[in-house]
Amino acid sequence: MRSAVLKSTSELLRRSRRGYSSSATPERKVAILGAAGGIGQPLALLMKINPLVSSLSLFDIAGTPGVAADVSHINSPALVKGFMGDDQLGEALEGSDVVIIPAGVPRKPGMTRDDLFNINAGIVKGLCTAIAKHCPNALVNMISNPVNSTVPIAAEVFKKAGTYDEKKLFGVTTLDVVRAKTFYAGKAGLPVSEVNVPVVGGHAGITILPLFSQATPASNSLSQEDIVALTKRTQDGGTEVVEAKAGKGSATLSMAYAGAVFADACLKGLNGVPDVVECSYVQSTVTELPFFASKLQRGHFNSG
Ligand SMILES: NC(=O)C1=CN([C@@H]2O[C@H](COP(=O)(O)OP(=O)(O)OC[C@H]3O[C@@H](n4cnc5c(N)ncnc54)[C@H](O)[C@@H]3O)[C@@H](O)[C@H]2O)C=CC1
Ligand SMILES: O=C([O-])CC(=O)C(=O)O
Repeated sequence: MRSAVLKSTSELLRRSRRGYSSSATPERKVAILGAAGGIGQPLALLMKINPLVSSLSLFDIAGTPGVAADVSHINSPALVKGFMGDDQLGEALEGSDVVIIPAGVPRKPGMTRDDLFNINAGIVKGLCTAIAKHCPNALVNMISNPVNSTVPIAAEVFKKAGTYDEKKLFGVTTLDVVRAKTFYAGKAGLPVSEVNVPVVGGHAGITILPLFSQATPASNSLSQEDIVALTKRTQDGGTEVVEAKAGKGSATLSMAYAGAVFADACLKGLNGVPDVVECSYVQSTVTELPFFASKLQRGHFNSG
C-alpha cells in the first residue's frame, strides 16, 4: 500500500515537473483562428486532448458552432467555445496565451506558396490587428502561407500597434521537421520515434534546409545521393501532398499534428518546463536575413 502511494506520488511529481499535473498546471487559453478549415478541425481535436489546455477558443468566419459542439463532447478538461464572424473575434481572443493561425487559402496543383500571398496577407493582417488589441501578450503560431511572408507581415502589424515582441511570434515550420524525421528514419532504417533532424531556413522549396548532417542518431548507411534525395523530398513535401490531393487542398492532417506539437512546446515553455527545443521561423540574427528558422530553446519558449 505504502509503496503504491509513494509510486503514485512520484508519478504525480514527475508529471508535474513535465507540466502535466492538473493541480500544478496554470490555466492556459489557446485560440485557433481558421478553426473550421482543413487544418483547423483536426488541430482543434488535438488541442482539446492536450492536458495543458484549459480553455479552447475556436474562431472562423463560418462553421465554428458545429466544430465547437463536436469537439466539446470529448471528455478532456479543456472548455471549448466557438466564435464566428468579425464581431466575435475580440471575445475569441481575449485572455489567450497562445494563438494558432491556420486561416487562409491553401495551394492547388501548379501554385507556389507565394501565389497565396495576396489573399492570405490581408487575412493575417486583419487577425494580427485584433491580436494586438485583445491579447497582445499571446504567443502567436503562424501557419498560414506563405510563412516566409506572413510572419514579417505579422511583425509589422504588431510593431505598428506597439505590441511587437520578437520572442512571441513564430512561423510554424514543424511540418518540415516532422517530414525530415519520417523520411530520414525510413531511409536509414532507424526507429522514427528516436530520430531528430533540425530544419533551418524558411518554409518554401529550397529555403527549407534539413540538416541531415546533424541528424540523431547519426547514420553511416546513407550515401551522398541519399542525402540529396532526402533533402529534395523534404523541400518538396508540401507539393507532394498538394499533387496527391489533386485540387482538394494541401497538407491538413500532418500539419495539424505538427501544429499541435509546436503549440505544446509553447505551452510547456510558458509553464516553465525546461529544455523545450523546437525549430521555428522567427526574427533572427543567425544569418544576415531578418527572419530565419533555427533551433529555439530557452528565452523563446520561456519568455511568457
Ligand atoms: N506552415 C505550414 O507548414 C503549412 C501551412 N499551410 C497553410 O495553412 C493555411 C490553411 O490551410 P487549410 O486549413 O488547408 O485551408 P482551408 O481552406 O481548409 O481552411 C482555412 C480556413 O480559414 C478560414 N478563414 C478564411 N479567412 C479567415 C479569417 N479572416 N478569419 C478566420 N478564418 C478565416 C476559412 O473559413 C477556412 O475555414 C493555408 O494558407 C495553407 O497554405 C498548410 C500546410 C502546412
Ligand atoms: O505546401 C503547401 O502549400 C502547404 C505547406 O506549406 C506544406 O505542406 O508544407
